[in-house]
Amino acid sequence: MSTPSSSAPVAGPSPFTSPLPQAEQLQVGHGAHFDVVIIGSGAGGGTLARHLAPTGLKVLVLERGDWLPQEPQNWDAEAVFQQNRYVSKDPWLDKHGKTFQPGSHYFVGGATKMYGAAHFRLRQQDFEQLAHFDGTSPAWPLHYADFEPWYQKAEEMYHVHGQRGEDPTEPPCSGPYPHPPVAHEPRMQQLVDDLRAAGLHPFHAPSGVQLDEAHMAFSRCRKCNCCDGFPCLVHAKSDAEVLGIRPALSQPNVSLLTRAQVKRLITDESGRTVKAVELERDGEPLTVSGDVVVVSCGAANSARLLLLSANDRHPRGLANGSDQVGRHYMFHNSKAMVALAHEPNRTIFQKTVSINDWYLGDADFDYPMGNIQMTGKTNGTIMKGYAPLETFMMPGWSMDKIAEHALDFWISSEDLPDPNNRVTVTGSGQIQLSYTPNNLTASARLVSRLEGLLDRLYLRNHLVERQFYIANSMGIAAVGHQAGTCRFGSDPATSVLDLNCKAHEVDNLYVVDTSFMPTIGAVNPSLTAIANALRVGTHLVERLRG
Ligand SMILES: Cc1cc2nc3c(=O)[nH]c(=O)nc-3n(C[C@H](O)[C@H](O)[C@H](O)COP(=O)(O)OP(=O)(O)OC[C@H]3O[C@@H](n4cnc5c(N)ncnc54)[C@H](O)[C@@H]3O)c2cc1C
Repeated sequence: MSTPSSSAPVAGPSPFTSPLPQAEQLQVGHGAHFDVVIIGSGAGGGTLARHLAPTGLKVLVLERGDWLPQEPQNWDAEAVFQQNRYVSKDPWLDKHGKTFQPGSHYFVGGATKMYGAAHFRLRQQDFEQLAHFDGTSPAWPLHYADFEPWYQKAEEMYHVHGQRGEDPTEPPCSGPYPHPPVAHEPRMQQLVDDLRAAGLHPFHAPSGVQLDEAHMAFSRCRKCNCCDGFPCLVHAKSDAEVLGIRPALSQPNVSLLTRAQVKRLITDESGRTVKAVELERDGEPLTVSGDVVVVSCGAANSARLLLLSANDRHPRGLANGSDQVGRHYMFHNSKAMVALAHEPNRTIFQKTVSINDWYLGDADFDYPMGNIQMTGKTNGTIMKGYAPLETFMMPGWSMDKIAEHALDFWISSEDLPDPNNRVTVTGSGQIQLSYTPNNLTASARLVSRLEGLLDRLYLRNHLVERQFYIANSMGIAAVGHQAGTCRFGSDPATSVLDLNCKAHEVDNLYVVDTSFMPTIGAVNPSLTAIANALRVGTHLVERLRG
């Protein structure tokens, strides 16, 4: 009688595994060939995998990280924000050659495992040339109307909750949000009322959560305070693992290899076709190939992979004859700001309010300023994690007290694409990020607009003894919104990708993540990456299925 051995293939379904016991399914052999090889399983790659899954195309997803464990620490602020339990060790260098650890998350689902799931469309104007106070945001090669149908599908796939018609900068939409807006808790409703009384147009922030407030007893999302910046322990956040990779793997034609870091793409002699994908799985080398190869490693890592894949035909890096790969890195001018009120803020799910009244400017400053939205509710532990040096001397209870009275704002302005803000790689393959902030006037003006409101927001109906603001600019280690290193365009001299996100110089190589964005606007980038993945995915099906 044979007995199970440790080298046996993955066990069959058990009554205790949640759907997809076969998700760990794969035995990919050396030299295996697929219709499409997708490298990276985040917003771009995970969405693309799901889009291709029903077509029957043979798809392999390669992900350098593992499944993010569902464990109590998912919702432990100390583990997440102070011990950085889910930050993946991969130090980068800054422009001075100084090492820093970016907030990277290498897991199935990529950065979306940690994201706040705020799902904004770029504004219509973001696709056109926009004059900023400190420079120009160039036009995209396509218009908002080209992306609109894909945004609508992206909102459906990621279960976005929202309310059309409230945001004065809202672009035209072909349908309603698929789900009703997440209801404001009382303090947020009061904030909305106060903002309206001040003449503004606050709106329900669009949010990707699997929430049914009409039937809370059966809702997967519990509206807890561990959404923004935490992995979701109960898989109720609309991330690319839960809504991209897992559904994709329910199709037998889709395979996933975790702990599989792609090291290099090899072309044929002409340099026009990627003929092999070289990777390491648990330190062991493996080579696979695909009719089409899609790089979806996130903006910095996609640039890294192309640069590391230099060869005789592509001496500056794959698809980099134009020297554009890695350039125009953007990540937003973002500030987390905390305003303290006299009365405690009892909100649990705080991320329901956003303001775009200054997105494109106002009568006193006729230039774009950006977006304001609420973040997840902070507590003392989180605040210490965000600013460990500044809060080193402060006891935990004092930070808890501050946080109890805090309203937490996220202020985003556009950083402009600058060719000198770029990703390069060192001889050992390490990322070097050279970044100099720009367009800071817009950010300062937006902060001043919020500051100018605070009296009306907090003092009107009650006595306030004091107000504090703890503001800190996001340093370059805050890479969450990274974008723009392989911009798409119609001119091969100024772009890496064509309008289908295929490399101009390689016939079967695509880049599908936030890299393709020529500008970043001032709203969170993932819905745009998701919409684009659906757009490019449809092109790929046409290409491969005829
Ligand atoms: C804390 C936090 C909060 C955020 N909040 C929001 C928000 O509320 N709204 C929003 O729109 N955006 C938010 N973002 C940003 C959002 O998560 C990203 O814009 C989005 O995930 C980018 O998608 P991507 O496909 O470009 O990259 P990713 O999602 O990062 O996916 C890239 C994947 O490629 C893998 N990979 C990298 N290199 C290799 C390699 N060589 N071989 C194999 N695999 C590789 C990585 O492990 C990763 O899984 C947030 C990000 C963070 C970190």
